Amino acid sequence: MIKTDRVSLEAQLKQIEHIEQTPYISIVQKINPIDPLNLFAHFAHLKGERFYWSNAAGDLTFVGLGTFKELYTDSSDDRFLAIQDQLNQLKESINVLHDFDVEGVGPVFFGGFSFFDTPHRKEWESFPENNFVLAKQMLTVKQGEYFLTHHIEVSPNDSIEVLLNQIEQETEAIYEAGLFVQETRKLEEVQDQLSFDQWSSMIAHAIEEIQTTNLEKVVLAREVEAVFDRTIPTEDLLYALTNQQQHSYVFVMEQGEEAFIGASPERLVSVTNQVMYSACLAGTTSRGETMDVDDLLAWRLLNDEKNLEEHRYVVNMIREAVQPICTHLDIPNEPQIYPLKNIQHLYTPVQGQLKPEVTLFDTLKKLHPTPALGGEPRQDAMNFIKMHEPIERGWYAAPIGWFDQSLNGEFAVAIRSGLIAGNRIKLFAGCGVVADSDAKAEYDETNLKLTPMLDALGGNRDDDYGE
Ligand SMILES: C=C(O[C@H]1C=CC=C(C(=O)O)[C@@H]1O)C(=O)O
Ligand SMILES: [Mg+2]
Repeated sequence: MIKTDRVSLEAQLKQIEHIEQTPYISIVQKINPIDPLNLFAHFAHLKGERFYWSNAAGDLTFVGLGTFKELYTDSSDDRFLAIQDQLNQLKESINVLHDFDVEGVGPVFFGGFSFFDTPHRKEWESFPENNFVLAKQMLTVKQGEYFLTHHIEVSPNDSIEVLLNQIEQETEAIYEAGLFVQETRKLEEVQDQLSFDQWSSMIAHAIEEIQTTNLEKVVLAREVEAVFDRTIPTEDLLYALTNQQQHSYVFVMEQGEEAFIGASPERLVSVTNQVMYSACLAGTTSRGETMDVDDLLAWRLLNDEKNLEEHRYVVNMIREAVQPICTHLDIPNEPQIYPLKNIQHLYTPVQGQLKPEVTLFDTLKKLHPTPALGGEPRQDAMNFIKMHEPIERGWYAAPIGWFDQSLNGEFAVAIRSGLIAGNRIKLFAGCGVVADSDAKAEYDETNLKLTPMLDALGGNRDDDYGE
């Protein structure tokens, strides 16, 4: 089996003979299938410099290994456009040698933003307000085809033979990935950072503001920390999430000793050649144990005024945000059900044709945070969260995803997520509070939203903790 496509690589590398001042090259080969999870696990020695992304449709997966370049900006004025500017600068020095017409190969940047644009507390130290990585090597699995991108710094004296050998060695290392075996862990405790009484008074306060001020909806979150008897390997949790959570964006970003990981059902935005997709996801119930019960729960959700109201704020805001930047917009009038393993949501898909001058980053700026994560009006909700929610959101509920040099890409909202540090993981779950909210029902809803991560950790308990 030929593992390195020397002919294609050589043809790509020949181009650099004609290019001057080209410090970086992006070179791609089509490769034989390899399991992305095994690959991620195999490169455990690169912990802190790995990422993983798999889209909800299940037709695009990335595994990033090693950091070649990073985009970061401390401008809080306009961090979305600041990242776009940084990309435009860096792009000048990258020579893209391949000519595969495939989405997600070559220079792809993966990373995310924090929920607030202001610096955050210690536990999120490794995850700045925005951070994107261009990997040294990246596996792309696109609709069943496998590609390996290499990013290399070249100097004028490098011969094609030397570069070819380097790529060949890197490729061989990739194929050494064996079958990965999951470890077992014992859950020692789950610490709720808010008591039910504290939660209830926060919700009561929000309802009072909704009744007496401009605030109409605010999404409030809880944090619980699960402590295990040993270190939680990122790959273990990634493996479980991938197998347990269908129709979700599965993501991992490792930074230093920490990993931010989750399986989110919620797309914020995707842009491919100016075709834009977004999604309104808000309004929640559980799944039924039988089909009849499940259908009944779905029917009730579709007819429940409180959940419909929660949902409506999101649809209205997204419509208003994207209408001015689209030449065509399609948003159905009625929500449908988005079923997940333990939970079902109200869902309204959004599709639009972006005006020619509008970029993915313009859409991020307009959309983050939607009232599914922040509230309505946006600024009042953000102020309320900042003042009254006693957790540090960090990257929770913020955009996470990828983009390429042409500014195509996709971002999910980083919910159903957690921050791993050693043998501890902080988990986050929020819920949309409106005038009709009930503290106990919202609390139960957040427990439901914690279930996927706790199940994947092997740490869900039968008893209802925290009550
Ligand atoms: C904020 C979260 O969920 C949002 C997404 C879907 C449904 C939601 C809800 O019904 O409250 C939330 O707006 C979370 O999972 O942490
Ligand atoms: Mg809700």
